[in-house]
Order: sequence, then structure tokens, then C-alpha cells
Amino acid sequence: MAASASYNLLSTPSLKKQISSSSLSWRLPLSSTFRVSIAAPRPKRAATFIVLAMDAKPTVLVAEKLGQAGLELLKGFANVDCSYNLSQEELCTKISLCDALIVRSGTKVTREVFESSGGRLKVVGRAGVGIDNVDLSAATEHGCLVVNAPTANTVAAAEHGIALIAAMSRNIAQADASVKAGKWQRNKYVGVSLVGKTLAVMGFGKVGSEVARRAKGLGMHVIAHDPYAPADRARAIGVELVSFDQAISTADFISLHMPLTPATSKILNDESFAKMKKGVRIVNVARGGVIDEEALVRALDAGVVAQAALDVFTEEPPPKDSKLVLHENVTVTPHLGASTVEAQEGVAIEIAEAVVGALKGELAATAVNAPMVPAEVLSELAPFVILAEKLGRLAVQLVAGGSGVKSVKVTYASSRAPDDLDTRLIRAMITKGLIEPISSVFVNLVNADFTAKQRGLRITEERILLDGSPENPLEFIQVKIANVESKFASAISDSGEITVEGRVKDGIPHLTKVGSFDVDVSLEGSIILCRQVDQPGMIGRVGSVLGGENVNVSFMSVGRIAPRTHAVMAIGVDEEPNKEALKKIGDIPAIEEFVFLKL
Ligand SMILES: NC(=O)c1ccc[n+]([C@@H]2O[C@H](COP(=O)([O-])OP(=O)(O)OC[C@H]3O[C@@H](n4cnc5c(N)ncnc54)[C@H](O)[C@@H]3O)[C@@H](O)[C@H]2O)c1
Ligand SMILES: O=C(O)[C@H](O)COP(=O)(O)O
Repeated sequence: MAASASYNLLSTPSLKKQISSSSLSWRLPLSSTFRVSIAAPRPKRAATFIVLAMDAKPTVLVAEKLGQAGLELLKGFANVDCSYNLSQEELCTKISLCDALIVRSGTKVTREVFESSGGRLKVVGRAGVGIDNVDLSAATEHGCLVVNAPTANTVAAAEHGIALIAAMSRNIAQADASVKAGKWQRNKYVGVSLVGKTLAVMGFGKVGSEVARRAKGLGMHVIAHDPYAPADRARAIGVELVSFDQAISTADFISLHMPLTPATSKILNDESFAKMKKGVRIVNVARGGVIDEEALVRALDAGVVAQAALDVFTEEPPPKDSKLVLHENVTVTPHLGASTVEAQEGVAIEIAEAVVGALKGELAATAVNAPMVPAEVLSELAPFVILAEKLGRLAVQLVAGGSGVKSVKVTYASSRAPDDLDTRLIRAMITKGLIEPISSVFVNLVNADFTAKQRGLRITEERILLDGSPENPLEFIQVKIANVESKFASAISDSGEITVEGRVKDGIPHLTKVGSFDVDVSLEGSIILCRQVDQPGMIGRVGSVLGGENVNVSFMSVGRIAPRTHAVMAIGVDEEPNKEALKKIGDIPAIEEFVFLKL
């Protein structure tokens, strides 16, 4: 009979790879949660994995206009609901029927949206760079992965920045409006030249560095401020990185290219405008919120800022009577930085691939709120991921009362140097194993650390560096729970903690230690642990009780400290024994204690 285990897609990102690399049959999971049936590996590893889809297809809500190529890609995998201009209320209603949501900057994905999803929403795809319209903390708390499309619109945004610099310095928009109004004001619209002027690029990331490159081509002297950018990257394109004050006080043009964060909110304000050269020109294609807009109006009125060119606003669209928008020295566009045909097609494909990949359980390279684990690392860690979750499950079920777990120590024994072993995925899966059996919380890679912290569960990690070939990522994983009592006293090791240890053998996770007892049982099906007086015939007696109740034994292993004292027997079973069978095992005179553990 087959044993079953439920996996969440985001929790088992490499399952598909693991399955296909073993030449096993695979049918694409089409729901956010699916069931994997694993034929028990008797007498040797079986080669049949059947993935049973629980729903027909996942549903993706596309809440803002997306390029056709991206839509086609999504439609090949999911039901796609394109509903634009939804009110917050409509979005909250629809979201409970959706597995993924795709937005641009115009949709606020608030905590309320995640709460309304009732746990179904697994991925939010931001078809663009800025994720300031997505409540990342709420997404993480709800175990929802957020992915973005960070590269496809970079050039478009940089070109728009350059277009605004050029348009502003030559009064293109104002002159155009004037001519169309029947005027011919050649003296009024005398501009300023760019060549030889100093441009301060604030935020030297993808867009900022492309703006810098293009501005140098226009003969501008370019400096940049970015506390996190490597100086050699700036030097490579002939840009000097300077302090914030130096940048704003020496620039003729200031172009903003940083994300909107608590640290950058209103970073240009009365105080910073006061430090600028009189007649400075400001360009913003980043986010409206990085400028204190009222302070900018004051600086424009005072002539400190000669002109501003803005693509983005604190409130979008800005109020119709916005003094800033209506200011005669301000050129505006309606958040068009990413709006080129080419960029929108690119962004649509980039986000559709990321969302489909995430729904399939692969970890997107553009995950914003989860560790990014490269595909090759994922594939080699796959069996350890399963081992980790099962060790967590076993350990927590050994705790008396099943609660009060506050301190867990995980030891990774490996021949690999710490830098070559990324354990975040393993830690997340141990956390999942520790928390899910004793709560209704759903844990995945996205919310594992958050959930552990929220429950006051402290997980410390230790590495043991082994001699030997670093071919295997890990030799063994040990999970210890401190300061608790165990319902199976033999699980407490000499150091006083519940201890379980496991290894991967031939691709299959094995339990190899319980407390101070060495055992060796494959972690499939469920497990009965018995401590007994070590004497002949024990295996037969327990085996015949189980056989009599039609419970199939898949593995048995006995670990003892010394002959004829005490031993721990680990028995893998395919079915859950009924109460009667468990009672009969407990009644065998030499059995001192036993526990049934579900994997
Ligand atoms: N108008 C548009 O349509 C449009 C299009 C694309 C991007 N954007 C926006 O442009 C901005 C930049 O995008 P990107 O793709 O270049 O992002 P990026 O992450 O590649 O670059 C942002 C840079 O800002 C730097 N930074 C962070 N805090 C800073 C601070 N306090 N001071 C100075 N620099 C700081 C970072 O170190 C990073 O190098 C984002 O706000 C994005 O949302 C707008
Ligand atoms: O952050 C971004 O990618 C840009 O601001 C583009 O936003 P949009 O997708 O709403 O045009």
C-alpha cells in the first residue's frame, strides 16, 4: 500500500526536479497544495511517484494590463482572469478564488488583500521593479511569495529619465503647449545646455547606472550617491561615488533612482533643498515619495530649484489641483518610465515566467521575500529537504504535551565549507516540521523564520566540518529540542535534549539516531519507537502483533548501548496501527515504553 504525504509547492521547490531526475513519472501539480503518493520502497527503492492534482488549474488574477506574450504564457498553465481597475473591495472579494495575483504599480496589495485570500493566494507577481505597493510583511506572514520583474524595464526607465532631462532643459513640453495655443515665444523658452553640467545620480543601481552611462554620452559630468553601490562599478563607467551632501550641493541636475523605503522617504526635503545650488534641476523617475512634494513647490517658488521633471508622484494620479503638477516650471508624465512596447513585453514575460515557476514549486530567481536558492543547489538539496521536515516532525512529536518548544538546535555535519552550504532551505523545512504537527499554521520557505519568531521558537544552527569528500552537501542533520520532557524518555540524549538525527542513503531519508541510540530506519510511512529489555525474540513478538492487525512493516532496526541491557527498536509501518494493536505492543512484558509517530 502506498504511503501519502502532503507537500506545499512553495515548501518543496525542487520536488519536480527530484522526481524527474530519478526518471519517475510526473504529472504537473495544478493546485497550490498537492498530494504525492510514494510507493513504499520494498524491497528496494520503488520507481513510481504519482502526483495527484487536487484542483483543475490554478487561477491567476491579472489586475493591470500585461503584455500579450506574458498572458499567453500564463494561459498555458493557469486560468487567467484579467480584471482591471478593481476597487479594493472587489480585489478582496476576488482574491479568495486566486492562487496568484499580477499587478503593476497601480494596485495596492494591502494586508487586507492577503487576509481576504483565506490562505489561497500563494504568489504575488509585480510586473516591474518597485514593490512599494505590496505589503511585504503581510505577504510573508501569510506565506505568500512575492516576485518581481526587475530587469526588463531598466532601459526604458533610464531612457525616460534622459528624455525628461533633455525635455526639461529645453522647455519642450511648455513650448509645445505654447505653439499649440497659437503662440510663438522664442525668447521665453531659451533653455540650458547639458554639456559640461554636473549630474548627480541618486541611487546607482540598474536604472541609475544606465542613466549615468547615457548622460556621459551627452557630455555631462556624472557623480553618484549610493551608500550600497560598489565603487569599482561606478569607476568602470567613469562615475565618482560621493556623499549625499556632496552630490546635492554640487549638482546642476539631480536625478533620483533609489527605491522608496523608510530611509529614502522624503529624502529631498526643505533641508536638502537648502543645500542645493541655486537653479538646480530635479528629475524623478523613481518614486514620488522620495521627494517632499510641498517642499519642492516651495523650492521652485523660491527659485532654488529652477525646474523639475517628474514621472512619479506620492499619490497617483496626483490631485487635479496639485500645485506641483500645475507649476509652470514643472514637466510631468503619468508614470510612463516603464511604458515602452519593448519593456512591457519583456516585463510581461519576465513576470509570467516567475509566477508560473513559483506556482510549480520552483523558487523564482526574483523572489523578493524569500531566499533565492539557485536551481542546482535546490536539486542536490532535495532529499535533505525531505529529511529536514521529517526530523522536525519526529522531534516535535516526541515532546510530552506537544507544546512548549522554545529552543531548537540544529547541527549540520558536512565536509563542505560553510560558504558552500546554504542551509536556509533546510532550516525552513525543519521549522515546518516542528510547527505544523502542533498547530494549524501553514509553514513554507517564505514564512518559516517569521512563524518561528512569532511563536517564540528559537532555532540555533551549528556546523560540524567533517574531513572527506565534499561531494555530498550533508552527512547528517541533527535536531535537538532543549528544556522539554519527552513522551519517549529514550529520545532524551545524554546532554538532556530530545535528539533525532538523520542521513540520506541512496536518495532516501533515514532516521539514524534517537536519543543516544543508533537506529537505521527509512523515513517513509510512520514509525513506532519501542524501548525494550534487550533479549531474544523481541522483533518477532512486535512483528507478529503488527502482522496480526494487518499492519505492514517496511523496516525494522534495533539500536542498543550494550548487549542485553536496553535497546530501542525503530519500526517503519505503512499503515497506522489501531489502538488495539498499540495496546498489545505496550502489553509485551519486555517493552518499557513505546511511541507511534506520524511522518
Ligand atoms: N518610473 C518608472 O516607470 C520606473 C521604472 C523602473 C524603475 N523605477 C523605479 O526606479 C527605482 C530604481 O530602480 P532600479 O531598477 O534601478 O533599482 P535597483 O535596486 O537596481 O537600484 C536602486 C539603487 O538605489 C540604491 N539605494 C538604496 N537606498 C539608497 C539611498 N538611501 N540613497 C541612495 N541610493 C540608495 C540601492 O543601493 C540601489 O543601488 C525604483 O524606485 C524603481 O521602482 C521606476
Ligand atoms: O517600478 C517599476 O517597475 C516602475 O515604476 C513601473 O511601474 P509600472 O509597471 O506601473 O509602469
